[in-house]
This record gives sequence, structure tokens and C-alpha cells, in this order.
Amino acid sequence: MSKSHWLALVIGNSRLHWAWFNAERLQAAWDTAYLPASIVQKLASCHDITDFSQEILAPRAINITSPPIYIASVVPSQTAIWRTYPNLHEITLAQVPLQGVYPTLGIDRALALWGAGATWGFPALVIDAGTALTFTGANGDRTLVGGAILPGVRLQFQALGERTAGLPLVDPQELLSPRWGLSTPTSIQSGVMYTLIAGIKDFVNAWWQEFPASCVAITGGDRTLILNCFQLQHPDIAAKITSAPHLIFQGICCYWASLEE
Ligand SMILES: Nc1ncnc2c1ncn2[C@@H]1O[C@H](COP(=O)(O)OP(=O)(O)O)[C@@H](O)[C@H]1O
Ligand SMILES: CC(C)(COP(=O)(O)O)[C@@H](O)C(=O)NCCC(=O)O
Ligand SMILES: [K+]
Repeated sequence: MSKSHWLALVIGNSRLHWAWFNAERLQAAWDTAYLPASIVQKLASCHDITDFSQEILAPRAINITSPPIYIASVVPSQTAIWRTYPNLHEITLAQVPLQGVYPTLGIDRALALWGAGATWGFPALVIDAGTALTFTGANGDRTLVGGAILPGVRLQFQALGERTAGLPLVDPQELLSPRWGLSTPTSIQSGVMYTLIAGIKDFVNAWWQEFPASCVAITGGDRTLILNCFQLQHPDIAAKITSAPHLIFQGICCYWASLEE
């Protein structure tokens, strides 16, 4: 198997995100739950990940021997588990060619922004609808303008369900419920989703006031849910937001390519 095959692993606060690349070509992408240390150790000592790919790594067999893994993690306890893997390359903020970043900026945010700028040009704004929902923007000089962090979709529902006596845990719905709820679950749906949509609209409009021609890309596990709800409320704005499921992988691929130069 060619040495141009490699894996990207993004460790988010909810789960693992995997991609298999052949050089700069994305072959497959998939998500898994966190893996226990014992499995990671087995993977580390195994010379062929095919055995693991069916059950654990991917819904398809990946025929690669000890592939390098390029890892970007915002969960240090999970990163520690993966350090036992022999062919591991940890990506740090210092390796991302953006100016003006602050030391604690999430590597996932930096990579997604790099990926967006490399693909659609700078300025660029990224919305990552993950465990947390983040906005991260850079100007035409690839300098970080800044961003914002709020609880993600599921986290908002969880906070209400877990921190109140009277509210049930409600699953996010693909369809936008009526704004004026007439039951507890629909009131929660309304409150979370209409407020999220209004907030996102406000942030992207503020961004476009400063950078009218900028691309705005959305990624993360709740990307489609948010875009669908957005579409119903503000189809004009929704049409200008790019759905980009692999944005962080695009950034990791830029990093990989920079090593090859
Ligand atoms: N199987 C799943 N596990 C966890 N979250 C999921 C799953 N399927 C969809 N989601 C949605 O994805 C969101 C998390 O986004 P994701 O990008 O996976 O997070 P992170 O990168 O922070 O781990 C949650 O808010 C949830 O609504
Ligand atoms: C904001 C985040 C929690 C988002 O993580 P995610 O929702 O993707 O799991 C992560 O990027 C992080 O820990 N950032 C550090 C703080 C910062 O970016 O300012
Ligand atoms: K945290």
C-alpha cells in the first residue's frame, strides 16, 4: 500500500471524526464514539487496521498498514490515549498559518478556518455547529478577526433537561416547530431553535457588513439541522451559507500538503 495513504483524526467534545486520504484526495469520512485506551493500544501494536475497520473505525474496510494519523484534538484526555499510537502527528496552533491567533484558540477552529480560506479564499467566516457552536473569522490578510462560542444545539437541550426539575430532555427536531409553543417540548424546541437562528443571522449579517464578499461556511454535526431550520426562516441568507461537512479535514489536508512542499 502506497505511503501516500494517511488518516486524519479530529477529537471533538462529543466524538471522533475520521478521514482517510490518499495524498490530498479525501477517500472517506466517518464518525465514531471515543475509543477505550485498550483498543487504541491494540491499534498501535497492530500492523493492519483492516481488522479494526469494520467494527470500530469505518463502515468499510480500509486496507492500509500502520497509516500515519494526523490528529487535531480539543480534548487533552483523549489526545493522551492516542499518544500510544506510533505513527501519530499532532497538529498544533503554531503550525496553522493564520496571524493574530490567541494561545488558547481551539485547533479545530483554526484548521476549519484555514480550510475555508484555502478553499473559498479569505476573508472567511466559519460556523462550527458541534458540541459548542462557534463562529471564527479571518480577514483578507489571514488575520484572525475573532469569534464567539455558545452552547451547541444538543447541549442547549441537555442543559434544560438536566438542570431543571420540570423540563424533559428533548431531542432536536429537523422541522421547525411553531414559534409560540403550546406544550413543554414544543416550547423548548421553539426557544432553542428560534433563538439560535436569530443569533446566527445576527452574527453572519454583522460579518457581511465588514466583509461583504466573504464566504460563510458551516460545519459540524448539527450543520444540516441548522441549515434546514434556517432555510425555512431566512432562505435568502441560507442560500449564501456553504454547507461544508469536511472543513476541518480540508484544513488538515492543507497542513499535510505544506509538509510535502
Ligand atoms: N451520533 C451522534 N453523537 C453525538 N452527536 C451527534 C450524533 N449525531 C448527530 N449529532 C449532533 O452533532 C452535534 C455534535 O457535533 P460534532 O461536530 O459531532 O461535535 P464535536 O466535534 O464537538 O465532537 C450534537 O450537538 C448532536 O446534535
Ligand atoms: C470551542 C470548542 C470547545 C469547540 O469544540 P467542539 O464543540 O468542536 O468539540 C473548542 O474549539 C475549544 O476548546 N476551544 C478553546 C477555546 C477557544 O477556542 O477560544
Ligand atoms: K470544556
